[in-house]
Amino acid sequence: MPADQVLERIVQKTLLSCPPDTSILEAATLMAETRCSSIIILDKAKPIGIWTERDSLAVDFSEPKALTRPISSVMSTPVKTIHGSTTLGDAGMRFKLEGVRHFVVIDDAGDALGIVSQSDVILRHGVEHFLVLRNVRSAIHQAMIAIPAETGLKEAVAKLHAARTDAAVVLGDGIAEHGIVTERDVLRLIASKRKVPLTVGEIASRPLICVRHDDSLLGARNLLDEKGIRHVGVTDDDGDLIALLSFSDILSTLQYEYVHRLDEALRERDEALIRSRKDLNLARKVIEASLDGIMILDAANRVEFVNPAFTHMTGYPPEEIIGQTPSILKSGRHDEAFYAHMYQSLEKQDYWQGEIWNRRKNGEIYPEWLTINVIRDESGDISQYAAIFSDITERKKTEERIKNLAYYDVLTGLPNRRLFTDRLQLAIANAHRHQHLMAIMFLDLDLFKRINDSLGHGIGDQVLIETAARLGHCLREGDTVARLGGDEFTILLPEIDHIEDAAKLAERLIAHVKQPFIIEEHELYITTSIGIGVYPDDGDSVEALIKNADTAMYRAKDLGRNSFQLYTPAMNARSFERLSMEASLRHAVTRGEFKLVYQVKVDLDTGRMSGVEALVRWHHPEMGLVSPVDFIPLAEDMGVISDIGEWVLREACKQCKHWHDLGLPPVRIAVNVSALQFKETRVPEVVASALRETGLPPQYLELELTETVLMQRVDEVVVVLKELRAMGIRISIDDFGTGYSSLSYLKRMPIDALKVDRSFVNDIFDENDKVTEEGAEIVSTIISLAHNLKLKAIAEGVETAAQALFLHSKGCDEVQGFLISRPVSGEDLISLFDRNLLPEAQEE
Ligand SMILES: Nc1nc2c(ncn2[C@@H]2O[C@H](COP(=O)(O)O[C@H]3[C@@H](O)[C@H](n4cnc5c(=O)[nH]c(N)nc54)O[C@@H]3COP(=O)(O)O)[C@@H](O)[C@H]2O)c(=O)[nH]1
Repeated sequence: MPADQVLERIVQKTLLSCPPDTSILEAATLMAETRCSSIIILDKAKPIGIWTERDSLAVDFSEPKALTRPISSVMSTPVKTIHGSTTLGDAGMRFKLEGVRHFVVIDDAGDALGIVSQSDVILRHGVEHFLVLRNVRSAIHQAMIAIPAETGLKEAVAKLHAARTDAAVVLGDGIAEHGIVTERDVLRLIASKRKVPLTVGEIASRPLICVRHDDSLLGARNLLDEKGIRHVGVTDDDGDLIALLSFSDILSTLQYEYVHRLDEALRERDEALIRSRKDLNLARKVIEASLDGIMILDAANRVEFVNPAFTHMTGYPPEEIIGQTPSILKSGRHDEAFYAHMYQSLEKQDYWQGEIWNRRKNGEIYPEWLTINVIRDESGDISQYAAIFSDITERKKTEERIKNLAYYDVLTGLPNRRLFTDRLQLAIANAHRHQHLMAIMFLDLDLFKRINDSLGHGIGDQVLIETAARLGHCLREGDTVARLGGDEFTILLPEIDHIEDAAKLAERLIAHVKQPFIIEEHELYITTSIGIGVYPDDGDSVEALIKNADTAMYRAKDLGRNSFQLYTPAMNARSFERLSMEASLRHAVTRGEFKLVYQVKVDLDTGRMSGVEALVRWHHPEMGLVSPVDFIPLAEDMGVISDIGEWVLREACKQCKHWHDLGLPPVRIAVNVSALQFKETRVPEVVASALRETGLPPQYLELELTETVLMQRVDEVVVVLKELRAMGIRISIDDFGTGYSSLSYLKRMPIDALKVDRSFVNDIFDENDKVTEEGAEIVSTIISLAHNLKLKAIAEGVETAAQALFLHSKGCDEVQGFLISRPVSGEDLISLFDRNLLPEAQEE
């Protein structure tokens, strides 16, 4: 029978009871008639005492009035009670802990339901397997009381009482003559009201039923059951009576085992209790220390418990939230459907997890990651909800930052390529659906590299930031400006009515970018080239539109920069041209497709040739003559500029040496060196080898460098230039004024001349041949600057006599330009030696 069975199921419902004023005789009679070993004394249905067969031994038979005394005077009190819902397991423990053999079983009202004895409980614990393993001898713990049959009854009962035993052997002449007297016999005697016999032999039961000492206890118990008796004699191997075995002895043996097991169970229970207390303690500490907010709700959705983290996050202390519903935390950000879905999930899966916006006590709305678990009782009904949440404000911010990094350009804050293409994709779909035009623009800052190289990336970055802002100011809401990288920007116009709208915007953008940039102490003039692609004519996919706008932008650059171009299919042919040009350029040196032309420089004081500049030309077998403006940047991009530069240097030295060898007046030859070439190679070594190979004395070689060369790795450049100067090579700075070199750098550089860029020379006069204030000022300043630095000033791109005159008046030392001569072959140049080349002089 399981230990969780309750007492109500096994209780002896026929509770033998009597009121307190019942006489001992009446009580004994009741017990004898009903074969009950005890009687409960009830007062108004409440048990107040108990009287048992054992108590009957204390009755003084010699006292005539003994049996008429009220039972309440001899009963044992108080009566131990136990509730009917107590399990057999728990009842067993109570017997052990309280040291009694009977409990009155009561109901909720305290009324007696019946009585339960320890043996009732023990015997229901499945004892057969135990009894079969024990023999009768093992259950005997008490010496046998043997009383001769002729012993007086009063004396015999006193013996039983004194020995605290419930039975004794009444000795006969032989074993077959032995009998037994028990406390039940005494009770019956009291109940029979007959005259008290003189000797014990008169009430003894005979014969004494016996078992052998080595029989099993199970056999003995079955015999007791079968005969309806409570005692048997025990004989030894010789058949001699050696002891009395009572049902109580068997019970005691069982009890010993049972109690032993009970002790174990109690110990285990105590250990489990300690463990669970520890676990509880630990759980409490974990909950208290948890950084996650914890809120327990009852089945009616009222807050029962919150931990400190909850208070920390929401601002509500326990006393303000307990008893409330969690709706106090609602942010108002979620609609009814959201909560309906949450409750549905809790109902179906006992669980909900997700992101939710809640409101703190101070009104602030914040995001949480919330997990709710439903807790159900044994019958499956919802008893509580456990909500655990963490504040994910920081996580959201990080996600936002990551999103920004993924979709926005860090420097300018503009959308990046990814976001731009996403938006373009959408815009194309939209334009397709609604059948309207849309356009994209590809913008590239002109000569931006120069700013980076000469003024550094810090200034370059600020230019980009300012450019981004200017572009943004020109756009309408809904348009997107993005930075693809470097100095490349794109603009998306998701809906336009006419292509001209895009063209007008391009003009506005160009005008805005053209405004001077004031960055730190620098006043910078920057222009932009723009290519425009329109959907659907110029492409119906992201790739096609970007590619074609890019092509149009390159066309704008080719055509002089600072302008825009609408894409035309012919431009793609040009891109193709560029690709095939790249392929040819790789082989141009080895195939001998380059040649040099020479342009003279003239001394303004004497009118005579002061030097010659070598200029490279590429004779492409199919394309014809290709300008260096087209292929030098390409060669730089392709990484072949150093090869071309070396060839030019050798060829120029060879030509110059040739003129010398012809006996012409010795002339100095100037060779252009690209900034990239200067970076990639050890120029002094290349120069030394060219001079060595050709035999040209170093003083007849001049290198023309751009300002960009001066601005990169200044200290290294100074060393290299000094090396070249030490070799006797002359150094001049080409296109001076277009870069951003500073005076302090110039002073450190070992250079000989500044070449005024032809754009400044061109700006000296306006279209009406009037001197422009600004143009004249710039040229005069550069000439003065050169002279202040003890350098020669050379003006390039001189096309008119007026320009030459002006330059002479400002002290310019030399001029170069179509006025004197276009670049010519080495052979044709011979005619220009040793004569005055200035036009006025010619006229004279
Ligand atoms: N790294 C190298 N760069 C080179 C080399 N050869 C030339 N170049 C550079 O290419 C640019 C274009 O040169 P080019 O087409 O040869 O033009 C030169 C002249 O023809 C032109 N010029 C000369 N006088 C006038 C004039 O009166 N008007 C006018 N519109 N143009 C004129 O100027 C160019 C020479 O310029 P510069 O070198 O700045 O003195 C050019 O930047 C060349 O430097 C090479 O071998 N390597």
